[in-house]
Amino acid sequence: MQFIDITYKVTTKGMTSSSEKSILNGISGSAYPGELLALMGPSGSGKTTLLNVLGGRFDQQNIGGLVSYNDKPYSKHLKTRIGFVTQEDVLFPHLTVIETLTYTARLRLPKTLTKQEKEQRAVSMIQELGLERCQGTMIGGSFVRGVSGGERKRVSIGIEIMTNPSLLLLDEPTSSLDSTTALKIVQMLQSIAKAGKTVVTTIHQPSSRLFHRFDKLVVLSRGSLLYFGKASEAMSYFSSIGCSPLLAMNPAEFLLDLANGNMNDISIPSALKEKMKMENSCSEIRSSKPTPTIVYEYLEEAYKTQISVVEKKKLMAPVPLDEEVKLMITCPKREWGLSWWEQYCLLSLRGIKERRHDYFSWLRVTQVLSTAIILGLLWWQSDIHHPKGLQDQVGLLFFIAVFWGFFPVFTAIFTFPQEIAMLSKERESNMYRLSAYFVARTTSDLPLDLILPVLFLVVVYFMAGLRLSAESFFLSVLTVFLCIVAAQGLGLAIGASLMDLKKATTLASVTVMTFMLAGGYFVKKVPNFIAWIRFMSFNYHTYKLLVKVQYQEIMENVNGEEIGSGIKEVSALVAMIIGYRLLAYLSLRRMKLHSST
Ligand SMILES: Nc1ncnc2c1ncn2[C@@H]1O[C@H](COP(=O)(O)OP(=O)(O)OP(=O)(O)O)[C@@H](O)[C@H]1O
Repeated sequence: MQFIDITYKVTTKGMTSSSEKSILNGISGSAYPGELLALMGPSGSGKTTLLNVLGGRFDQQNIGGLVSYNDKPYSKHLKTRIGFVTQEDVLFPHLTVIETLTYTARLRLPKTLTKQEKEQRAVSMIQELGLERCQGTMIGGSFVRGVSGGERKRVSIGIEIMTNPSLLLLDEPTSSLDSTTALKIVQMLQSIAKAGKTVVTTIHQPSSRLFHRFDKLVVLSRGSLLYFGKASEAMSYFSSIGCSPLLAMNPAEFLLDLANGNMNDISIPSALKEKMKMENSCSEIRSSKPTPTIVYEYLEEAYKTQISVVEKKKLMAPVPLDEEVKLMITCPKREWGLSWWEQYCLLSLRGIKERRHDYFSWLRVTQVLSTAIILGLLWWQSDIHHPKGLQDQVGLLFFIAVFWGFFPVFTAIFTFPQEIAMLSKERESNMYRLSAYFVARTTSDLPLDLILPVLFLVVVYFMAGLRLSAESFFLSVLTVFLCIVAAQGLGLAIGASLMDLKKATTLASVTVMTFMLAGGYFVKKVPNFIAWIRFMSFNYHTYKLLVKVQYQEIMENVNGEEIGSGIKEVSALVAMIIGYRLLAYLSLRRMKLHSST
């Protein structure tokens, strides 16, 4: 991989105007198979930005210069040959280490391998990563205790190297790890590079033991290049331009001091002294040290005149690649590791395993049961032959339509925004079809969604003395089930199209309230110009169906009224079930990848 004169600009929007901000200013360098390149620099110097540019993860229109992989520009097909480990580990907290790697192996490895061979690869990956002792432990997260930070990072690396990528990019893999664990991670990266891969990692503050393991180095400061070359030659380069440590120092610390413009314990070159003199003569405050700005300017200039021209010439020259390397970097056409159905089954199973703890939540069961009992007691054996009995019962039916239209919307809203980081990462590496994920994610919770309303209706139906016939009971359950699935659809669509929980819950509460008001109970005579809103309300259709199921016979026999079979309402609910889900799916398709990574 070579990168020449890379620039990256973003447009920042202020209160009144927008301005362009330059994040990278002409960065050049290279990393070849067998090499471990470290991107170093103080916080905010542009390391992560450069890494993302190199991984093809930013919009090409904001990037200037050229990044080439085996002399070719970035293309979508390259995705499968590049592994990207983000700074935050994006893993399912409730899956164990072995489960995480096995699912990845089964989804990512090619179809030509059998299930056993893929599982075997996951087991050997555990050995390679030295994770034998914690393979049965959950990954863990903010609310669950799990494996250690170093082990989690190794799992993230394992996921990326599973498919044997030619280029591995890592963002701060050692941040927040102790020095021994950090060393282990870097040793691992070194051995991956030695096996013929190209490895690029950003690193914040390496110890000297880590520093000596890097083959090449990019030192950045405020988006500009201060050094690119062999790590072992960095110190001699800086002393050749007059900057040497005045006492024994970790080379990484020395480089970071320079990149921060801090010249304490570092010799000041004569050119800088001249600049200082000029600055001191113009200012009233006399300083014995150069200001960071003149240090940056000096170092940028020195790099441009001393190395940049020679390095760029080298980069422009074609790279001789041996046959083995060429073979490794040819990009195979995208091919799924499993068929659609297998992906669906595996993703459903993984989803159920990940959510096994929430799946049968006693809190949810208690909430539904207690509401059912309270309703049952309030409407205890209601009698429709009593003057107010019928009105009371209709009120109960309306409440049921509202209750089962309310909760599913708010639980479904979380589905996609919560998994966006994972979805983005896995889709980026072509792990599965979006449709398989979507169907798996939206159907794996259905069994529970059916159990709860049945439980609810058993209690309410018989306590409140609703119409005693098996047919009416099952039709009521079916109606509530249709209502739940339609309401979930709305929640999924809102969540997927906004991908922001605050906005989504606000929109959902307004929508749900409107649907409830238009549900046919509070207001009967709605003006024509707004009457259409009723037909969009699942509460309205559910309520009408529940009323029909209870009183159809009475109304037809006693009043001679023709009230229809309910086909219209069922069709409206089915149309919502399909329509909202389609909207959610299309919103996910349109979603920009790595928006949250
Ligand atoms: N989309 C953006 N809009 C505005 N500024 C941005 C954007 N992306 C990055 N920056 C700015 O660019 C600079 C470089 O950011 P970057 O994340 O690459 O730094 P870094 O060297 O990786 O820092 P750290 O070590 O703290 O992660 C920072 O000042 C950051 O605020």
